[in-house]
Parts: sequence; C-alpha cells; structure tokens
Amino acid sequence: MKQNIINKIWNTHLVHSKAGFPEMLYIDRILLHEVTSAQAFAELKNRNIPIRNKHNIIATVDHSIPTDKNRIVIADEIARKQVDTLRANCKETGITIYDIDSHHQGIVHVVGPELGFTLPGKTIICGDSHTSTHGAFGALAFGVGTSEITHAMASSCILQDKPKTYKVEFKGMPNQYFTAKDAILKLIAEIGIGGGKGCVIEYVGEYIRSLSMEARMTICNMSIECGARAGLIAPDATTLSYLEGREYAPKGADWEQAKQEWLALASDEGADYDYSITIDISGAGPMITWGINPEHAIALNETTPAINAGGDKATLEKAYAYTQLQPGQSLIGTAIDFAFVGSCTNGRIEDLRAVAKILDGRKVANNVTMYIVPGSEQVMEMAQAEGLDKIFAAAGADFRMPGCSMCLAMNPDKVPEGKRCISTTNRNFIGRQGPNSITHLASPQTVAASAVLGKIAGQEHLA
Ligand SMILES: CC(C)[C@H](C(=O)O)[C@@H](O)C(=O)O
Ligand code: SF4
Repeated sequence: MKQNIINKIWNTHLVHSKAGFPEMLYIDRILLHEVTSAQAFAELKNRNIPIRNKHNIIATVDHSIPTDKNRIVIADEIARKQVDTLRANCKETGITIYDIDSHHQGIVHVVGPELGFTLPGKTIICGDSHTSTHGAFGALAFGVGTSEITHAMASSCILQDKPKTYKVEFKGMPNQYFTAKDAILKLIAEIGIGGGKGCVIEYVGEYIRSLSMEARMTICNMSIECGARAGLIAPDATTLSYLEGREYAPKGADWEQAKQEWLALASDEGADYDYSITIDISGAGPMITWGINPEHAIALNETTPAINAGGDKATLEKAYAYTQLQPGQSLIGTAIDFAFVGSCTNGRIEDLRAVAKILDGRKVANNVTMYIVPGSEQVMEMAQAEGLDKIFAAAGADFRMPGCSMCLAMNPDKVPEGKRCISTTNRNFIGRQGPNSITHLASPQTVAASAVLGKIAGQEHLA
C-alpha cells in the first residue's frame, strides 16, 4: 500500500493498538526545558520509577533565563527555582543538560537540530508546543503535556490518538522579499488557527524543496499555530548535508545506512492524505499580522480586513480594539517602539545574517529599541565569528545572550505596557510579549527594515 511519510513513521513506532483506544507509540527522543519538566522528575522519584533510557533525553534552559551578559543571576524567584530544579534533576539522573556556557545552551528547538539530536524518521517529544520545529528533518515531533513526558521517561512510550494527515503544497515562486515566515503566515491566514486541528501536516512542493534547513524549521515551527499536532518535511540532500558530522548524528557505515533509510521515508508517489490544500505563492510578497492571533495576517501591501469580512466578528472587534488599528487601513507607516529578532521561529544564523545585511551601514531609528537574541550559544558564536555582532552594535541594536527572551514574557525581557513591537516570533496573543503590549509578527527582514525606518515597512521601502 502506498504510504505517506507521516504514516510510515507512525506505523514503525506503533507498539500496541486496540480499537476505540489511543495507540501506544514508541518515543525515540525527549527534549526537556525548565518550565515543563519538574513534575515529571518529581513523579518518577516519588513512585521510585527509573528512567528507561537517559541517553535519549537532553535538556537545556531557555524560557526563564535572562539574556543580559550577567545571566548567571536570576532575580525572579520562580524562574530561579525552575532553572535550579532542572539542573539538580539532571545531575541526579545523569541526563545531559546543555547549560549556560556549555557552548550549546539555547532554545530547545534550536539546540536539538544543531546537535543532530533531531534526526529523520524519529519520534520526538517535548513539553512544548513548538516541538513541531523538529519536523523540518522529517521527524514526527510534537509537544506533549508533562504527564506524557513522565510516561515517556519511564517507558519510552506514550498514548496518542492517531493523527489525521494533511498535505500542504506551496505552488509557484514568490517575489524576492518573501521568506519562509511569510509562507507559513500565508497558510495560517488561509486555513485559520483551527485549520490543521488533529492533523500532522506534510509540506511539499518545489518552494519547500528550495528552502534551507533553517527556513524549513521556521515553517514547521508554526504548524502548531494553525492547530496542527505537528508539521514535517521529507528529508532530502539539504537535510543530509545539514546533519552530516553533527554530534549525535550517526557516523561512518551507520551514516551511510541511515542516509538510505531516511531518503526512503519520502511519501510514496500517489499516497493518500486525509486532507490537502495548495497555497499559491506565485509573486507573493511579505506578510504581517495586525491582530491578536496568527491567523490575523495580511500581505504587507494589503489593508486590514473589514469586521464582516468573515471569521468571528467579536474576535475581530476585540483584535482592533487591542491593537489600536482600524479596518481597511494599511499597516505601512505605523510607528513602532520595539523590534525583536529571535525565538525558535527566527533566531537561527540565517535569520541573523539576513538582519545584518539590512542593518549594515544603517541605524535603528531613535524611537525604536531593537533586541537581537540568538537562538543558541552556537548561533551567537557563529554570529560573532562572522562579525555580525559588530554590525548590530554599530546600528544601535542590542545583541543579547541566547534564550526565549521577548518571545513570551517569562523572563526580564518584556515589551512595556502600551508599546508596539514588530517581532520575528510566532504568537501575537494578547499580552504575549508583556501585559498590554502589541505584537506584529513578521519575517526578520521586515522587522529589520521597520526598525531602521521606525515604523512598519518592508525592505523595498529602505533607501
Ligand atoms: C512554556 C511553554 C510550555 C510554551 C509552549 O508550550 O509553547 C512556550 O514555549 C510558548 O511558546 O508559549
Ligand atoms: S522561543 Fe518562544 S515559542 Fe519558542 S519555545 Fe521559547 S517561548 Fe516558546
């Protein structure tokens, strides 16, 4: 029978199934961070249950840590306790933790791929919704709750309902300013925040094949924002060349064999899916969000939708009231206070290079505070080696230490009350970047151009 990649991975990891019940799925890899792991460790300890395979687990600290140079000091008590607890738990159990100054600390979804811990064909879980990022490698990767983390640490298995499969094809070639971020925002604008509910998406098409691993991760990262359980892209030559030689990637003869197995994961020609959609991106340009969820996205050169344009009227009214915008207006020229580059969506080296290209020889506008936060220590060190840090400093941007930072207000980096931020992150929810702050999601390039001009703008508006 012809199979798609999603079912191929699912079926090879299926341990047990019984009609009317969730299926028992084998989990190859577990990622941990400080926010959602403590109860899992505590439960296992209380019940005296050993960890089944600690070598399939890695941890890092990302959400709660500060991103200033003196990040060793965590002033907030809850944050400090989270970080200290993860450190103690890893020490006690022998789980590898990539802590600050390990040269591999960073956002869990940036670190996993960098280390080659994320590999094609694997099932990967983490107590974090953006675990979908790892699907860029052709892995079945999804966020789970802490109780499932506990189950997987104890047994290498979890119970899961079999997801529906959804094929998303991007067709055509966009304009020169369009990025992977714009592609995923366009999909979410079209199918809505519930459009992928209960599904795993496979992204296909010539555009996807043309993308780097970094760009593929940006797309898979935001799969969760249309309600999908996960998103993935079949491994190809780009995937292999990214992974070769990385720490946890197979070596020598194992590598040769793994390559063959991974390439065979590709969906069979003519395989069925439960749902499919084609998104035409021919000639498309950059996207930006105007409202309070990622479906509230428009092309930068469009105007905001009418209240009766479809969708839930009450939500649209609430969105306009919160973002202090009107239906039918262009966002271009709207003054901004903050510009943020970072997160597991757009905090990788390629994103920083794109931003540096725009900031080189230019200055961040006086009315704007710009944070550039690398996704990991590796990204930071690469940026420094390439001199990007100097470009950022000369432009007046603040190049900080790795972490989730201003993506969510769980550490000292917050957008102040009433301020407007253009951000490379993945969620523009009410208060996401700080109480009463306003978020516009966009690509790193659009964020950088807007930072320079002091108002929402595209690269084409730069002198
Ligand atoms: C803190 C964590 C559980 C959360 C998530 O699951 O996504 C965070 O990473 C986020 O982006 O909101
Ligand atoms: S960078 Fe943002 S989206 Fe990603 S894991 Fe951290 S808080 Fe969640």
